Amino acid sequence: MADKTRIAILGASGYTGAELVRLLARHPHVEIVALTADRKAGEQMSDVFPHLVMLDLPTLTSIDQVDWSGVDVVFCALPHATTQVVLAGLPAHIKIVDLSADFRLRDPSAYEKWYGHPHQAIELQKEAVYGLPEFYRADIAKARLVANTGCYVAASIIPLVPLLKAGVVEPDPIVIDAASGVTGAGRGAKEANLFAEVSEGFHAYGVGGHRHSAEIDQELTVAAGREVMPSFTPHLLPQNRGILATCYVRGDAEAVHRALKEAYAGEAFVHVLPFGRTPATRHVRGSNHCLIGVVADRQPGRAIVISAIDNLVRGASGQAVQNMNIMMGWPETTGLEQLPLFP
Ligand SMILES: NC(=O)C1=CN([C@@H]2O[C@H](COP(=O)(O)OP(=O)(O)OC[C@H]3O[C@@H](n4cnc5c(N)ncnc54)[C@H](OP(=O)(O)O)[C@@H]3O)[C@@H](O)[C@H]2O)C=CC1
Ligand SMILES: CC(=O)N[C@@H](CCC(=O)OP(=O)(O)O)C(=O)O
Repeated sequence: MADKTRIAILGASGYTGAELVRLLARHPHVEIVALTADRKAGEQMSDVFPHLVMLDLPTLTSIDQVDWSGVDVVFCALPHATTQVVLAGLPAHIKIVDLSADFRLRDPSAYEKWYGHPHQAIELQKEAVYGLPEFYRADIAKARLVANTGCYVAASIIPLVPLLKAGVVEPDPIVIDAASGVTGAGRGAKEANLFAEVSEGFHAYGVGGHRHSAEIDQELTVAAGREVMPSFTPHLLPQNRGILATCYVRGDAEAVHRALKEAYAGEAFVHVLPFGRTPATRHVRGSNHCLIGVVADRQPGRAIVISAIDNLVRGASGQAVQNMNIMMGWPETTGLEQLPLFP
């Protein structure tokens, strides 16, 4: 291997790709050797993303122009479905952190049900490790392919998994109301994401059947040791970044708070606020941190647990760098030291 670990970012002209570049450009152990795009192949990164003009970066190319012999780690920030076909064709020496949903569901029939077509890389799926660092560190350290947790899913399961594991909340009912900034939908032009469709308003979408439900069910079921199927409703926020997940659970609120404090004691990126305090997306913007608040509901035996993350960092690219650090045996916080940007 070269002195520095050589990185290729597939889908570098997208939002999570650009965020990977922003983070990795200051990572001491890596150098970016390849950046790919589809429509924007052939363009300079500084033309596509002027906020990165101060960096000396490779030109965007198509994926088939990458020289894989000079690459050690791939970050894949491509749309789902395309991802599985591309990753199945990579040489075996390359470690992969995938940001898409393609390798997150362990059961291929669940993938087919939620994504509407059979999985194209089932053999590769079998070796994928689910990429929520605080829960699966030991497995991630040995993995060749890590399937980064989805953004809504990270915001939901970081607070809920320790509670189900500790048995301090009932597995049913659990209600998750989550709201995401518009960058969660990617940079590609879509009518639903036009300024006039998003600004000065707030709406739920994917009600009763968003595809992240499958991933949330999968991880909460593992944690509880029995089937868990919460109500999950995503909403679109008229802002760029951030996810706030408000989770309603049955359990003693102080016991919930204690269990979360205990679970995340010593974690660099998950912070449980003093009892009764609540987080906001503006308190995590641009950082890999997750803030969690616990409040007692008016009726005894019910608690409200709220988490805040930046969808592009903790929900995608920052978490991906955290996963790479674990895979490479580097301190988990390397390259992720930036504090939230406030206000
Ligand atoms: N945005 C978010 O908050 C999160 C996103 N994710 C996941 O991460 C992945 C990337 O998301 P995001 O950055 O938002 O997406 P974007 O739409 O912003 O970017 C997609 C990238 O993939 C490239 N691309 C699109 N189609 C193809 C193709 N057929 N062949 C090769 N390259 C292609 C695009 O190139 P070009 O622009 O040149 O056409 C672009 O670089 C997705 O799977 C997404 O679901 C996960 C968690 C959070
Ligand atoms: C605001 C918005 O549209 N968010 C996206 C989810 C974010 C995402 O990219 O999720 P995957 O990684 O699983 O693809 C959505 O609801 O589909």
